[in-house]
Amino acid sequence: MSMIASFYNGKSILITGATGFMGKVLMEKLFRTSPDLKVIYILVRPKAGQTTQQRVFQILNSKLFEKVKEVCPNVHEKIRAVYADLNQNDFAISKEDMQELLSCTNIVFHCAATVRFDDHLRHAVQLNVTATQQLLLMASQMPKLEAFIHISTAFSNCNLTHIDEVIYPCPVEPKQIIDSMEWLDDAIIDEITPKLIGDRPNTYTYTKALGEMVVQQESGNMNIAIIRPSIVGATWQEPFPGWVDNLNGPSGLIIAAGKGFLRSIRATPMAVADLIPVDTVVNLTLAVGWYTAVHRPKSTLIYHCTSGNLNPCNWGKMGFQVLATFEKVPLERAFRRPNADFTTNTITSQYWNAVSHRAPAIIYDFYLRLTGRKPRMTKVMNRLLRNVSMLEYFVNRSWEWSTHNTEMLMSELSPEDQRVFNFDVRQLNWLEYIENYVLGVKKYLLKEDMAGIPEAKQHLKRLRNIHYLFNTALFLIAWRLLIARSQMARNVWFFIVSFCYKFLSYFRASSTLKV
Ligand SMILES: CCCCCCCCCCCCCCCCCCCCCC(=O)SCCNC(=O)CCNC(=O)[C@H](O)C(C)(C)COP(=O)(O)OP(=O)(O)OC[C@H]1O[C@@H](n2cnc3c(N)ncnc32)[C@H](O)[C@@H]1OP(=O)(O)O
Ligand SMILES: NC(=O)C1=CN([C@@H]2O[C@H](COP(=O)(O)OP(=O)(O)OC[C@H]3O[C@@H](n4cnc5c(N)ncnc54)[C@H](OP(=O)(O)O)[C@@H]3O)[C@@H](O)[C@H]2O)C=CC1
Repeated sequence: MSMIASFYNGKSILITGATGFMGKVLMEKLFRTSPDLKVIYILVRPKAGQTTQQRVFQILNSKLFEKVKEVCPNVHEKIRAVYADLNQNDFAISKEDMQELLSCTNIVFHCAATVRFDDHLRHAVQLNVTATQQLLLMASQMPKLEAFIHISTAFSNCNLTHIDEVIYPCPVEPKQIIDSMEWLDDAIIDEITPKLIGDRPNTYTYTKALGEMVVQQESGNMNIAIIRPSIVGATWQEPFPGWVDNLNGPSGLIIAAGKGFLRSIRATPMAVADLIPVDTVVNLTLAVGWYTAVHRPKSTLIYHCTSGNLNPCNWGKMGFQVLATFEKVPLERAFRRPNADFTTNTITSQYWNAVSHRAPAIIYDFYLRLTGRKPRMTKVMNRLLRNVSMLEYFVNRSWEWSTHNTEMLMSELSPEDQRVFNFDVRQLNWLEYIENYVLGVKKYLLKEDMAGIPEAKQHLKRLRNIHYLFNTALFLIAWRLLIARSQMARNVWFFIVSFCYKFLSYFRASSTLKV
C-alpha cells in the first residue's frame, strides 16, 4: 500500500481555503486515497447567501466528489466545517471550535489567500500575511501537530529570473507592513503601494513573498514546508481530466478566446507557459506533508511545483492547441470566430485592440441600440482588455525555477507512491492536456452540453459568412469613395476593368478556335 496514503489514515487535518480551486482537489484526493482519515476540519465563511454547511454540501455533491462517495460513503461525517473569517481577529472562530482545532489537529494545509492581482494592499496583507501569521500562532499551540504546509506561489519572487528554493527577503519587514496597515489610511496606502511592491507587478505577488517571510520567522519548532506552484490549471488525470471551476489564470482567457471576444494578445509566443495541473500540485502537497511529518527536515524546505525546466511548453504552442481544439469543439453562441494572434509589439497590440476588439464591440452595441436593446458589449470589452493587461506581465517573460527539493522528494518515494501521488510533470503530454483543459472549460465551467456542438459549428459558419460579407461591403464602399475623389484610383480602376475585359475576350476567342 502507498505509504503516503496510510500516513494520512487516522489523522485530523486542518485545511484553509478548502472551498477554493486547489482546496477542493486537495480534499477530494485525501478522501479518495485515505478514506480512513479521522476528520478534515475546513475553515469556511458564509458566502453568496449560503451558510457554511450549504457550501460544504454543494462541494460534496459536485461532480468532482463522485468517486469519493464510492470509496468513502460516510464522507459527510468526516468533514467538519468550522465557521471562520480569516480577515478577523482569531478568525472569528468560536471558543469551543478553537479548543477542538488546537487539541486535535495533526496536519495543517494553508491554502487560503486572495489571488486577485488588483486587491488593495491592506486587504492583500490582511489575508496573505497577517492571517498566515495568526494561523502559525494557532499551529504553535497544537500539541499533536506533525506538519504545517504553506501554499505560496512560484511568482512570489517574479522580480527575479532565476529562482532557487530559498526565501528571498523583502526590503521592509512583514511586521512593519502589518503594523503600518493598521494606522495608515487608504489614500496613503495607495500612494506607497508602488514603492513597496517595487519591481513586482502587483500586490498579490508582493504579499505572497511577505507571507513566506512570516512563515520563516514564525516557524519556531514546527515542521514547516512551503510549496510554490506556478500557474495552476485544470486537472491532468485525477479524479478525471480537465476539471476546472474558476476563471483564474488561463481559464478566463480560454473562454474569452473561444467566445471570440479576445482575438489577439500582447504575448511572447516563445516565452515559457509555466502551467501546472492542479492534481499535480495536490499530489506534491500531500507528499510534502508526509515527508515533512515523517522525516522532519532540519530547516523549512521550499518545493517548486513548476513545469518549465522539466517539460517546457510555450504560449505560442498553447494558443495554437487551444484554437485547434475550438475547431473541433467550439463554444456555443460565440461573438466572433476564435483567433489567437500573439504580438510582442505594443503599437501593434493597440492597433489590434482598436480594430479587432473595440470596433466590433462598438458596431455590435450600435446594432443592439438599433434593435431597441441596451448596449453592453463596449463595457464588457473594456473590462476584458483591462483584465488581460494585468496578465500580460506573465505571458511576456520566462522564469527558471530550480527544483532540487522536488526532485529529491520524488526519489524518496516508493514506486507505489510515485504512481499514486504522481507529480512527475515530465510525463505530461501538453497537447493532450490542453485539449482536455479546453473541453473541461466547456463542460465544467461553462456547463455547455456536447450535444450543442453541431449548432455551435453552424453558428461559426454564419459568423464567417457575415465576416466575408462585411469585409466585401467595406472594401466596395472604400473603393467607391476613393474613385469618386481620386483620378489615380479612377485610372487604376479603368486599367483593371479593361485588363479583365481583354482577358475574357482572349479566352472566349481561343475556346471558339478550339471548337
Ligand atoms: C488571443 C488570445 C488567445 C488566447 C488563447 C488562449 C491561450 C492561452 C493563453 C493563456 C494566457 C494565460 C495567462 C495567465 C497568466 C496568469 C499568471 C498567473 C501567475 C500567478 C499565479 C498565481 O500564483 S495567482 C493565481 C491566479 N490568480 C489569478 O489568475 C487572478 C487573476 N485575476 C484577477 O486578479 C481578477 O480577476 C482581475 C484580472 C483583476 C479582474 O477583476 P474583475 O473584477 O474585473 O473581474 P473578475 O474576474 O473578478 O469578475 C468578472 C466576472 O467573473 C466572475 N468571476 C470572477 N471570478 C470567478 C470565478 N472564480 N468563478 C466564476 N466566476 C467568477 C465575477 O463574478 C464577475 O461577474 P459579475 O460581473 O457578474 O460580477
Ligand atoms: N490558482 C493559481 O494559479 C495559483 C494559486 N496559488 C496559491 O494556491 C492557493 C490556493 O489558490 P486557489 O485555490 O487557486 O485560490 P481560490 O481563490 O480558488 O481560493 C482561495 C480560498 O481562500 C479562501 N478565503 C479567501 N478569503 C478568506 C477569508 N477571509 N476567510 C476564509 N477563507 C478565505 C476562499 O474562500 P471563499 O470560497 O469563501 O472565498 C477560498 O477557499 C493560494 O494560496 C494561492 O496563492 C499559487 C500559484 C498559482
